[in-house]
Amino acid sequence: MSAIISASNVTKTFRQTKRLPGLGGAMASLFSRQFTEVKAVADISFAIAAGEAVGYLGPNGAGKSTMIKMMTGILVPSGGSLSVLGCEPHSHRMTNAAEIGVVFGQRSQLWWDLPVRDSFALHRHIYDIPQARFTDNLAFLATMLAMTDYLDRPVRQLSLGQRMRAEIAMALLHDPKILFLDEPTIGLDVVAKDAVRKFLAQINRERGTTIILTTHDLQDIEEICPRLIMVDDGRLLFDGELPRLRAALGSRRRLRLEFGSDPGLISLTTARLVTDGGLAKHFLLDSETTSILDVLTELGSGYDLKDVALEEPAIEEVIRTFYQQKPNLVTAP
Ligand SMILES: Nc1ncnc2c1ncn2[C@@H]1O[C@H](COP(=O)(O)OP(=O)(O)OP(=O)(O)O)[C@@H](O)[C@H]1O
Repeated sequence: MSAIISASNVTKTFRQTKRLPGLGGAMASLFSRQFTEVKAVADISFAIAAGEAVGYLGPNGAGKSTMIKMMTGILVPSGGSLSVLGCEPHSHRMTNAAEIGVVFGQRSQLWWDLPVRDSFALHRHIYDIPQARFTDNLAFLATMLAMTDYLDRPVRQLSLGQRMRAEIAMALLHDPKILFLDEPTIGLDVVAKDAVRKFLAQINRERGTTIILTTHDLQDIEEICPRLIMVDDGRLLFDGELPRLRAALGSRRRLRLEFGSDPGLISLTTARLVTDGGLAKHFLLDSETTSILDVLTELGSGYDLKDVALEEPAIEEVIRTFYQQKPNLVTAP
């Protein structure tokens, strides 16, 4: 695999001012400041190939934004080596910027008082995009992201969903090879989220744009990113595909039993009842030790059983279990 992004033992340490409690502490820190060091990113290594779509996941404060900022050249690593499109991103900020697109869900890159179209025109000048390519890309993006109705409206008048689509379009106008997105669906309603996800999956698939995405919405990951990089406290905990994560953790499966008439409470030793919906009951079973047949044998034939289904745990449950257990699943890149 020839890597478009490679990180080797990357670290980032921040110095934070230590605040002593109370008013006295605040006064004291005016005269003598004390600092603590926070390792936002600790010894992270991975390699990403052109055309991949990777979800970068972790709880609040895990170091996701810091890593994105280093890959986009905004921050300099404190240690290790980082290469994006063959260059160290911070020292080659200008060349890096021409090849990447960046969307920060919480920070706009559009000009607030200008119509969307004018922000795009400024972007064309800054990135020196040839007119014909700009016109083609704008037509494509405006159609795909359903933006034609509001291209001439000032950004401040747009809804969050409209603005986010405009942010994504602007980040793609210069045909970047890599698109970095930091929480692109934050605050969007379900319809807007769906439109953004479908579009990102499409440009990854059809244009081969490499996507690196941080999000707290796990459906973003399920629909866009086959590969997950999971971090906590700055450290790498998992790098691989969702099925591997499911396989490593997912011995617990949900079994759904549906009855023609409510059998009342059912208590089994082979599976644990987790939700009782009367006619439909959900059980958890350990599929490493227990088969459906074991459960049905224990249940016996005295029930009006209509349907049996084994369900994969939802991605939310897999990720929650992962962060509770934090098993060592790291594979070297
Ligand atoms: N400029 C900074 N100066 C000092 N500390 C910082 C700075 N930026 C981030 N940190 C600290 O580094 C750690 C990682 O922060 P980061 O923003 O990368 O986390 P995150 O995973 O993106 O979190 P979230 O999901 O909440 O956005 C946190 O402890 C944060 O307080």
